[in-house]
Amino acid sequence: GGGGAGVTGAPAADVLEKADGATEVNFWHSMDGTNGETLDALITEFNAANEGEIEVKGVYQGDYDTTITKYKAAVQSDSTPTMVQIYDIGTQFMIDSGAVVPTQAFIDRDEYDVSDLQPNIAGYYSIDDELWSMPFNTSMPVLYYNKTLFDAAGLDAEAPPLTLEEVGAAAETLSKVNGGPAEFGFNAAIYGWFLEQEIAANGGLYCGPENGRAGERAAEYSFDDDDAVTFVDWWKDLVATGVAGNTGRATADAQNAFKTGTIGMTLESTGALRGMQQAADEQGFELGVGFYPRIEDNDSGPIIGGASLWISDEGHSDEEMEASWQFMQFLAQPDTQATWHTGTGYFPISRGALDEPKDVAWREQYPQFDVAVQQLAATKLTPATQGCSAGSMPQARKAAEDALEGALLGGDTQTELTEAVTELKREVDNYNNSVQ
Ligand SMILES: O=P(O)(O)OC[C@H](O)CO
Repeated sequence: GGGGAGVTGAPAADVLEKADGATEVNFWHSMDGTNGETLDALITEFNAANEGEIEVKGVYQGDYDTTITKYKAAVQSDSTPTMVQIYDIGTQFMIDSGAVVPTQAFIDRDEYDVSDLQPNIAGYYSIDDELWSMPFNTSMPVLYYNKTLFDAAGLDAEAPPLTLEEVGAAAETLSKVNGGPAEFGFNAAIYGWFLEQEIAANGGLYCGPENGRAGERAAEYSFDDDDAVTFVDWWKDLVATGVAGNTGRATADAQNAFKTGTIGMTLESTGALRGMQQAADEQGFELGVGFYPRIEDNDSGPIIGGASLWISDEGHSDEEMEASWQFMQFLAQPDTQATWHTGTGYFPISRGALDEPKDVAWREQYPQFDVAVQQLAATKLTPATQGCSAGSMPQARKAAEDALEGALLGGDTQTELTEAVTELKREVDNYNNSVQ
């Protein structure tokens, strides 16, 4: 498997050839809803342009957690798909899996020009100056707010709140329990990503040493610091006073609640923007997007999120890997990224995409599609804003979610978070021992 190997030498016996001679690329992904439709259209466009040569078969596998779980099983049973979309926090696991070929191998061989790739985004997926996977759907979390409700509550709809305190105050004014126009002033999914992001946005580390970014593997988690407690307590108070709703863990449920037009504010990925925009247009409310709120104004910022594309080499022919690389290049092109950005809300990974006429016109009509781009530009690249790189991050996110949920349902915040961190220590040690 991978490990910096060249791109040739895979067994030719496994070539998946269709009757017409086209090489088939089995591509697992986690895009559904509006984003799934946009991806399907791109796959169709690519297949039409490569008829008889390459046929990409996109297969939705469930959410990111489900896809990485299925991929782990596929590695065990030697049945990986040629290409797979894996979320940000699966990066270290994928490198360690030994089942993938680094994108850098193709880049070096073809002298592929990477200057169009947004450097912060490429930086997230580069380890020791090697780009392991091709960024595709890149995001940051933002604050979504209902401008129509802001107006009805007498709040300034053009000045979204920036700090937790300001979000809390606006939520109180908006909420029905205080005589406001919204069912709930605030509601967000119990999603560990939001805690990871809040810690980074205040300049803190999620794991140590140095978020696993200084050449040493992460050895412990630290998401029980003061900022984490402040954030969870803030959220907990809003729920306890009936100002915030609690739709549980599923991000789809929190999105759907906001889409009905009855929630003042929510936290979500910019990758949910197109779907949010469509819902707002249908429901007849005006959608606002602001920066992800932080405890105090500072020059840190959220972490790049989303997912990237990986090519498996175990059990795949050169033709299949080559076809995957072709498809990756198509997805990274400025015009494709403009379609992707405007069709979803994810950042374009291509710098040139923002100059494509289609993208320029779209942002003029919907300036909300520019907010995450500005937020990324305003974020200083530090170990904090690079986020925690650790093979056990998927488990850590789940543990953080358990703690967050426990606290929102009445548990003591510090106790919940510290217990999660303590229990994860074993998980971290096991992982690190297994890859030594
Ligand atoms: O919802 P996405 O695609 O922006 O991804 C959010 C997180 O980064 C996934 O780990």
